[in-house]
Amino acid sequence: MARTALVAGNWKMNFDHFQATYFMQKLAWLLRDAHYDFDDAEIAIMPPFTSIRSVQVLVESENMKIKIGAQNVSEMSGGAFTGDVSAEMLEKLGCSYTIIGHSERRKYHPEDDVNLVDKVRATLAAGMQPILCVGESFEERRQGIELTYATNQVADVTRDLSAGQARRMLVAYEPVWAIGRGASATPQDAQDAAAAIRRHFAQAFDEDVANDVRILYGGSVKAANAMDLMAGPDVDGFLIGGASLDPEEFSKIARIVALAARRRRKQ
Ligand SMILES: O=C[C@H](O)COP(=O)(O)O
Repeated sequence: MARTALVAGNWKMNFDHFQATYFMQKLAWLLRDAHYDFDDAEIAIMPPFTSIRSVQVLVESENMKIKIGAQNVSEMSGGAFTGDVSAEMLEKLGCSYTIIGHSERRKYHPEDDVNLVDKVRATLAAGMQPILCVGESFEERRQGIELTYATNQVADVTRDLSAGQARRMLVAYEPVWAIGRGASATPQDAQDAAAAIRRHFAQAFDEDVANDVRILYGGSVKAANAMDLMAGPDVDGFLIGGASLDPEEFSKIARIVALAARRRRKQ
């Protein structure tokens, strides 16, 4: 069965809950006006923790099929962990996804593979799906080791999962040098990395798992490059930062991904 494309907006540390509500109202209007079909491509919004409830209320009141994700999750299940938010709390708020190991968190917070493995497990145990972010910096790309680097990052976090757990993973290939820069990776770069990651799942688990895992591209995605980046058959959608803060641009990207996914299904 074909994988469902996903257009995920990672707001990072932007928008208070008033702005989040305004954004969601506008997005709902734009999608309705465009007769957006959520069966073509799923849409997910990853707000800061403080806006998740506001987004959820809007999604429910507007009766939209938009999914919600969190930008991080605690590896702990609860208790005396000041500042942490558990997977169970996020699931109760209506979250379907958690972003795990985003390069900005790896850079600014002490997150190592052990934390990431536990975050993946906590997410899966709560019935949500983890979106594991991987991707090389400019240095690894210069050395020509970008594919090994990304697949090793995947292996480090997923090696002890069961096949049943692994098939519920999503991976976002986000080359660090392409994030927030205006210039994305080329469609071929995105496809090569997505194919290498899928091959890794086939070797580490089996073909069925590899066929189920959704692999997103992230790094300066916008409406102008979305169709080209969706050309690779292993690219199942996007994790979008900057362009997800503009409802018009974001809904345009979603419509492009939906169209690309429709075409892909007909092939
Ligand atoms: O999570 C999203 C990525 O960091 C991409 O951000 P960007 O679209 O602003 O380059």
